Amino acid sequence: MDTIGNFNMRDNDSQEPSILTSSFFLDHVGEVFLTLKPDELSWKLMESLCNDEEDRSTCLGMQFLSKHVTSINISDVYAVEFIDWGLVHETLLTNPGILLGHASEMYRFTVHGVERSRSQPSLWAPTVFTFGHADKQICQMWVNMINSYLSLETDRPKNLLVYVNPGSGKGNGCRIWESVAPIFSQAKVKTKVIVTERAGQAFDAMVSITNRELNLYDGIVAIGGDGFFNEILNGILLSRHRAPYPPSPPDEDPTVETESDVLLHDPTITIVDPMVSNDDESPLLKRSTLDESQAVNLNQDSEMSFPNERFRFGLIPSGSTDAIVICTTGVRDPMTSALHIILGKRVCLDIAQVVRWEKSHVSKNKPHVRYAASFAGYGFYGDVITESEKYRWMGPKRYDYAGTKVFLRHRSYEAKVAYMKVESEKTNMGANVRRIKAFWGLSKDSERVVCRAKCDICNMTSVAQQREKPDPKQESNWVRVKGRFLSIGAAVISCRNEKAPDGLVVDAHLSDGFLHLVLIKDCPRAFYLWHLTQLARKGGTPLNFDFVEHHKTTCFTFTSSGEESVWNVDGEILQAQKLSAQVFRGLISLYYNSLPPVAKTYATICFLTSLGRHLQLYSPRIIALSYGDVFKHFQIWRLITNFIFIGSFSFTFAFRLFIILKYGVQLERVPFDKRTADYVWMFFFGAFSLLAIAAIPFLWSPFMGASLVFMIVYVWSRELPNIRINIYGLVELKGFYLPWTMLVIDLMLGNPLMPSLLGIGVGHLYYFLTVLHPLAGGTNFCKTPFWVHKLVMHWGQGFQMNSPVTQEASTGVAFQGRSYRVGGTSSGSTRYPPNAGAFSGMSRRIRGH
Ligand SMILES: Nc1ncnc2c1ncn2[C@@H]1O[C@H](COP(=O)(O)OP(=O)(O)OP(=O)(O)O)[C@@H](O)[C@H]1O
Repeated sequence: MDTIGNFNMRDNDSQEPSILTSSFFLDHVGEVFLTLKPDELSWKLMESLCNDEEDRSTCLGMQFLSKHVTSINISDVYAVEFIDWGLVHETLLTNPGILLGHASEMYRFTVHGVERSRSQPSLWAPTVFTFGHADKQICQMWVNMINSYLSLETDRPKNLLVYVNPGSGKGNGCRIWESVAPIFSQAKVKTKVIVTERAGQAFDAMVSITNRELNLYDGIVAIGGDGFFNEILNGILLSRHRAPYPPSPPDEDPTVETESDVLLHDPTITIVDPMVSNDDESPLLKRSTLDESQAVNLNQDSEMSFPNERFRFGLIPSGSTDAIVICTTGVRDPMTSALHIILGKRVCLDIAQVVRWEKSHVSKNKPHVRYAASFAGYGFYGDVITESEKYRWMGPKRYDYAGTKVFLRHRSYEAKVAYMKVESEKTNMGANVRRIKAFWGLSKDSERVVCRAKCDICNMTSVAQQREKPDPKQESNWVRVKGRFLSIGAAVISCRNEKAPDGLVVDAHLSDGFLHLVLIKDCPRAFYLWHLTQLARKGGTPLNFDFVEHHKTTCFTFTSSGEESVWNVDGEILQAQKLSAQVFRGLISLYYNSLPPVAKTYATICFLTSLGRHLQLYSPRIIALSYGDVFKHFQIWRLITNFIFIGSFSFTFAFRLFIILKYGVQLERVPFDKRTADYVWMFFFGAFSLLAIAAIPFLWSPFMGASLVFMIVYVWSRELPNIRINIYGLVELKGFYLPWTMLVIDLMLGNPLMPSLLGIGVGHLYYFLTVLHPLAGGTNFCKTPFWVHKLVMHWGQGFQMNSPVTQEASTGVAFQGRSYRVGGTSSGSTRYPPNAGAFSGMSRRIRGH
């Protein structure tokens, strides 16, 4: 075999940058020309399969790999391994007329990746390619190279805690885990697996596990149904999520007579935005809200709070309904979910906090908190779950049987519901949102757009919602409904499942920040049946009835009067005569393969530019910033290329690349989450400003990439000032001081300070114009232009919607430094953290007295 094994920066055919090319034998295919780029592994068959020059993928009626380029993205590869000497088979029909191919022995390596089904792209399966070569070292070099690119996929889990419910669904939790476990080992993901022996075991374990122990894992995976996931979710959140109780109408505030008021009135309590803080300084969720057994973890080491950027949840379906999995991956398939977890980045999920208020000897209303990731329903939904528990032995069929029984009973319940009025997306959206929506072709019938990761509707809704935060203190913001209801449901997600293919509420999106309240008033049985049949039909209109009310809201309260049903919270029973609920937008992250594209692309381009320089493929002089050449010789590219060279291969280069991969990625994930256009604009703004500065002769520098990188550090330090960082294992400090610490290190190492100072200056200008000035009541002069949105849309990566800084935006803590005081004197500057609904509820109670 002719080994090329050379390094090229250009592939002759594609004219795109490539890194490594060589010829190999691909098992069951034949001799291929393999090319490795940082983001892709591709190969081309060396010989024609049927002596046919055209692009054909079939021959004699049999399906073959096309002789044209076939490829797999590195982001879809989860393992590569050297497998030593062995057989590599040629394909049948390599030579026409020879029906049986033969096998040759050689050294081999395998690439394990993900293959998407052509007919159903959300269905994923593992795939493996075996490449053979006579030279062992060449195989090993390829393995090392692919591994080094895989190591750039920094967010893949390395260590997971796995809980298996052996009894979920048809009782095959263990078998399902056994079927997916090998791919975790192949991907070198360590797993600690616990098979539960009783209901509630996972909940107890989550409550009692210390944060230190939990922090050893990148996430927790449940093998089970929605109910089991709910158990784990509650175990984690009940002891770690700090938030006040849901707001309620002024005359029905159940919290006013609770012990918690003592705490909430204490003006010395400092609240820290849980989004950005690792500190446990905000014990808003009182110990009293937990059982004694649940509270054990509260005062332990407390670096874990929610929302949490790092820690993720995974769910591999083996339950009876599996609505959460269907709504997130799009398919109820354990292997697909496992592959999402292994390759995984994240998708944010809204979580509802449901509080039951019960009378106790200590106070009139004692709260009991539960969290729900998919649904909370009363009446029909509660009765079905109660009834179905009696027939658990039937497996998933129990829901059909119990559903029929409950339907025939046709019970309705007297209740009062009050929900916070939130203007509908359609009527309330601003001109900009409307324009973008029209631009996307979503102006008509947007409700029927099925939610998936990077969902535009979620973002648009959230923008609309951010602009309209009704004050829960004002009576006029509450709508009250009283009467007899067959059911009351609050959907956090659409709850699609096999029985309701479009879900209970088709336009409930994964992270839209809404509870979708569905009130079904008492009606004749035949009408209710009609509603249920619409639910069961794809494209049905179950909400299109006079007796059905659908309201998007952020919180609601419920009081039953008379005969009572129970609440069904993610498939678990909760008895409540009085209940209030609110939603927390994007409170948890689920493993989902969506990459933060901007920082990764910038890091890759910088790496390739320096590699090209290292291989002496070009001279740095032709990419440097020189206004003379730009204007006299129209060498426009210099305006861009000077930003992509961040140094020759050296410690300084590695450090700058590390900054982009760590702080750039984190910035994109947290404050710029779902704001890809804003993030791209930040880079453009920095580049334009630095180009303007470079026009001043003594501030000119041939390469301004270092300043752009420092700008990332500065903006990161303002957006995430509370994150603790460790400098070379010597000093631990808060993120706010990072740029200044780096400046001191530069000074000590004798590096020039000018690039860093320019980066700080431009970073501050950006932060001032986009955050500080608008927050002080000024106009945002630096809004992301529409052409950047268009650019991001054409790029097809990331989230294409802007969410401008508002009083409630997630950058609040950054504005104030690090924290703010409830009831403190500096009310003028008090801003609310992202889950502002919750915190506004909090301040309402404080001022209410
Ligand atoms: N070892 C066990 N034995 C019995 N019950 C268990 C065990 N482990 C967990 N459970 C309980 O089983 C209940 C249901 O589990 P799960 O949600 O996995 O299945 P399901 O109800 O069939 O599916 P779905 O919730 O999707 O309808 C949960 O409430 C959980 O607490």
